[in-house]
Amino acid sequence: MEGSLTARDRVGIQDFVLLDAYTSETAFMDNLRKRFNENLIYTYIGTLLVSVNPYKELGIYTKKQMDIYMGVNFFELPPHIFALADNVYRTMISETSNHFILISGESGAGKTEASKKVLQFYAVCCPSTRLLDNVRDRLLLSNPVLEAFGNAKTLKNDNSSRFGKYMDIQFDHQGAAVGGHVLSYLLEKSRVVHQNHGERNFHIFYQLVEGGEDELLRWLGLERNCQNYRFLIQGECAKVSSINDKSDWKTVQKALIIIDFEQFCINFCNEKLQQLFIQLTLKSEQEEYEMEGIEWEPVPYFNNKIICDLVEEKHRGIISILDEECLRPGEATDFTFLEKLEEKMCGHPHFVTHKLADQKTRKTLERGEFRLLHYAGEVTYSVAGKLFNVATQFKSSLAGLTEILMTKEPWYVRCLKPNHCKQPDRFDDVMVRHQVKYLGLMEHLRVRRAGFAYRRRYEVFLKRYKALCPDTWPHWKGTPAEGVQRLIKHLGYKPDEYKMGRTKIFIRHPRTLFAIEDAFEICKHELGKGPETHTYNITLNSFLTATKIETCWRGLQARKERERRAWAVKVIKKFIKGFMNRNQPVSMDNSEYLAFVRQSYLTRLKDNLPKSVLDKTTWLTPPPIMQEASVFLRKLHTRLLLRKYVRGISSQQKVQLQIKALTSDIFRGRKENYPQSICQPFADTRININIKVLQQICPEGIKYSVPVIKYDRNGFRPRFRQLIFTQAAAYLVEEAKIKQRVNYSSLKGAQCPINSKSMIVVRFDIQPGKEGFVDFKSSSEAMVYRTKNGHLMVVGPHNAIVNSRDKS
Ligand SMILES: Nc1ncnc2c1ncn2[C@@H]1O[C@H](COP(=O)(O)OP(=O)(O)OP(=O)(O)O)[C@@H](O)[C@H]1O
Repeated sequence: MEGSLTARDRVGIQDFVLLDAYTSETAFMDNLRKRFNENLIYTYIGTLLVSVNPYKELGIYTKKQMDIYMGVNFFELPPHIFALADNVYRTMISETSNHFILISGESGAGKTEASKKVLQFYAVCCPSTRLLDNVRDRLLLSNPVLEAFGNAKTLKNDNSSRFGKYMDIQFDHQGAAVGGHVLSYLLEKSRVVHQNHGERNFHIFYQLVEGGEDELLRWLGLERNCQNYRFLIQGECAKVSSINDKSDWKTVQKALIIIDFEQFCINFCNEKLQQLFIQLTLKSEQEEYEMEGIEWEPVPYFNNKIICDLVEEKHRGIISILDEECLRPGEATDFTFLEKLEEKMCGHPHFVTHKLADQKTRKTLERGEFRLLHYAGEVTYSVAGKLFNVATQFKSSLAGLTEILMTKEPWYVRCLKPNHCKQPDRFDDVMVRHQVKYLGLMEHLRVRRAGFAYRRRYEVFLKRYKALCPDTWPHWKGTPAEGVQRLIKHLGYKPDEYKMGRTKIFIRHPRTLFAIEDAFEICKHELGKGPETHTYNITLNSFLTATKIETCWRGLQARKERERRAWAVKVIKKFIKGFMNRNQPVSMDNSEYLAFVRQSYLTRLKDNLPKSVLDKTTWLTPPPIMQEASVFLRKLHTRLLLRKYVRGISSQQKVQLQIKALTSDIFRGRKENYPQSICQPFADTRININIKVLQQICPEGIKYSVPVIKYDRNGFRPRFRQLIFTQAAAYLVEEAKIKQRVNYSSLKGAQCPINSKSMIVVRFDIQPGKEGFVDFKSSSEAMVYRTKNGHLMVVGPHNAIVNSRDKS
């Protein structure tokens, strides 16, 4: 609203509600014209949007414009169809309620364009899905088909819509479009059998005859000549220079692949919609008053229910009488119908016929006519040919539509056609004034203004005008409501000029508001002028400067926020698209998403790597695109762990490992309980081999310190028996290997007699007084076992034993 206030002196006013002479059609027209001449085609009446067809591109529907209007308060920016679309959408999301946008206006006024702009806005600004694109394409592509079947050449318009369109988009609770449909209603079916002079039947018939393939025509039993069909030539204009039926047939066919108002009825529809419009507008006004605790004052407005009843009331309305007349036995003619109407409607203030009219009116009416006084003006109808034969059907389809609309929150776009010639920069006063009238714009304005023209939250009102009262300025310590009360008392508002609600102040007349606006402007100008200003003025000046800076700062923040949101929407859209295409080959659609997946996997992997080479289970499951990389990384990491491990082991551990490896060669798969021994380290405290013996065998000492195997002095403990045996055997096999480098002469005098060419027997003390023997034998395969005579047989590598024996 502040936007409207500051702009009112520039190009008219942006909201008719603030028009002081709100009952004056001339003032209304002046404002509309003034703005139209400056290419400002949109003006509000509260939340209703009035749009005047510019018949030229204005560059106001770009993506940039969409971004500007996205998420911004309705009244903060100049009026626009995007502002309305955005507000509807945001209200729907926040209140989880159903809404409808009623776009009305005469043929060529810009309804289709407006609906396309709304769809485009949603397509760009709502969370996008493939489904939404599908919904939008279907809704947009349905146009050629709808036009072929529902549009016809009339005297007014070569491409006039002879039906109403109801487009529905369904959103899920997060605001994403999930479906939609198009309903047509009030199709002018009578046109199929009758066309006035200069008019045609529906386009589709001519398209089919002119453009249909030979085979199709043959199959349908048709000839390629419209002149052969009476229903196509009644208006004597089957060929129209501005229409290319042949190529239109192609367009319709293509669109079909993709997608798999009688004047009486039109006026009746307008009448019903007007009724709905007034009811809903009044309802929302009343609700706001109730919410604010303000007493509801009856709003004087013209209720067109009387006209709706006149047409549709059961048993008594025009449509019922028509039905009865058609069904009754005996001869029913156009004139018997008129007589019935005269009999039943006699005295009705909105119905008149030649017979019922006063002398003056009678002159303007033929005998076969009746006149209805619609809310938008008088219309005369002819009963000839009973043009009302589909009225009942119209009535029920309208009732269905009204029912749908009554369950939703209304928003209105009223489209105006500025001239008949479809020319830019031409504003035909008479024509626009007529539309303003029959679209009920003055009526709507009256309803909006019947109560209070302006309402504002206390905080906002006080913040703007507090400088006008010394008590509230520069800071008001009390509640905003008290501050506003003090302020308006200081300004001298009369009690009937305003009402204090729970959260808002309601101001009855715009002039009251404009007075305070003007005072504010003067105050700024006068008091902030020169260095000689007194303290109050200086402080005011700094206050105004601060306000200006704050406004700029807020604007900047709002712009940043908008940009941030737009960016977020883009990123989220891309992310969702990427997610949906994550298993596809890399493409524009998923490359960023896949990069994100890669990065996120690597980051998580970094923090969850296995810490030990023995840990074979810890490894994050990779996403499909990282499978190969994961295998490679795992190998690399295992190698690193191994290297670290190897570098870290002591020489003792190394010996253990070597022996373990050797043990494995010997026992793996041969001894049942070998696996259990693997993780048990060889302990040199368990076995106590008499080192002396071994030293005798191995004078080099240190080399032979390998078998530092000691039997426990207490003998083998049963549970370690196997282990110890394994361990001892492994050492001894190692010993057998070492022997290849031993000069066997050094064994002379040792207690290790050699009793066979192929075997060496070593005797050693298990413990004092108890001896043991190990037999060494050569073979290609290493093994250790206990022989029948209780010796430990160590079968060593071939060379070791042979060499030893040879050397001996
Ligand atoms: N906002 C706009 N900006 C520029 N041109 C417009 C705009 N709105 C309408 N027009 C022009 O006016 C023409 C008629 O508009 P449109 O088809 O939307 O009218 P309509 O009200 O849907 O008519 P009908 O009831 O016959 O379907 C458009 O083809 C376009 O050239």
